[in-house]
Amino acid sequence: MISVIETHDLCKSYNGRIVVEHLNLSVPQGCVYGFLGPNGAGKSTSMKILLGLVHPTSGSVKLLGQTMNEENRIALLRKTGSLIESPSGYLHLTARENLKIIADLKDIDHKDIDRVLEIVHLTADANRKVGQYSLGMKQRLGIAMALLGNPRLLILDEPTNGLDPAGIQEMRGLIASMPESTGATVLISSHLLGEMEQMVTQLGILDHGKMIFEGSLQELRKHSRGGIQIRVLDVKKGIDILNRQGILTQPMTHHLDILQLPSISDEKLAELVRTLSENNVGVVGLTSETKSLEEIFLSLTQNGREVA
Ligand SMILES: Nc1ncnc2c1ncn2[C@@H]1O[C@H](COP(=O)(O)OP(=O)(O)OP(=O)(O)O)[C@@H](O)[C@H]1O
Repeated sequence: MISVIETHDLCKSYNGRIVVEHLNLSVPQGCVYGFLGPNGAGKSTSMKILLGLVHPTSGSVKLLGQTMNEENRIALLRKTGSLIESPSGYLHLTARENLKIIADLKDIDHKDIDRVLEIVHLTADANRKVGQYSLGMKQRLGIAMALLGNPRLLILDEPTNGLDPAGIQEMRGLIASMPESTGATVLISSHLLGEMEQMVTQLGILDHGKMIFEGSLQELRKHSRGGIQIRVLDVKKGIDILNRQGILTQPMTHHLDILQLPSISDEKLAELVRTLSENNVGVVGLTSETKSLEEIFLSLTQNGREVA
């Protein structure tokens, strides 16, 4: 797996207060990586460090395979597009005029403007003044600016901030298709897991400056298993056998034939069901509670524990 962004033990303190703590971020090439965390977790600060806008207190950043230093910083950032904080753009100019300014600043051929307008669905409105744009259109213009020059990496800080549900939906589709439509790897931050779920494949969850989970959405879902309920024909024998396996269980209050088990792995569950069947307990039903991703996220960030 090639990483497009790697940080090593990145730390940042402001006036002695740690806001990013030993951050080891690894963003695989070709993915949409969701950088999640509650307000104030340190997402923007980390992204600004990646873009050379803020100096880390310690640690290093590797972008596109190269450790960033004063010599290669500008060259690396030329291959990176970003949208940090609210969308920029001169309100009295059209989207096309704004894009021309950015293209000139970045020394990019004006031919690229039509391509990026097309990607963000602003071709029809390209000659309207940005002051007349909705927030969603301004956000899309911000992304078009970031896309100029076909960067290999896009860093987007809360691009869905302030958008209405339709705007969020549109932004999701746009970002999810980015690796395929532009070849870019995307790092996108948000404080809402629900918003990210449909557009990211990899996730990093930051809390109080620390990474508490990094992995795929599937890996995060592994933490979604809640308790398990097994309906059996012989309850007493079932309890005995489970206790002998080290599993404490008891019948549910209103369903005396259903045993309530704590959360266990799929492998352990399969083994228990086999043992119960071999001992003629008669397993006739099995249900497992699942926590929503939002619940997992909340329980992780409230406990602040590391699960990766
Ligand atoms: N220039 C600064 N000087 C002092 N403290 C700062 C500075 N920039 C950020 N901080 C503090 O660092 C912490 C992390 O802020 P940051 O903006 O990185 O969090 P965030 O995860 O992006 O939050 P949000 O989702 O609210 O944008 C906050 O407590 C913030 O007040």
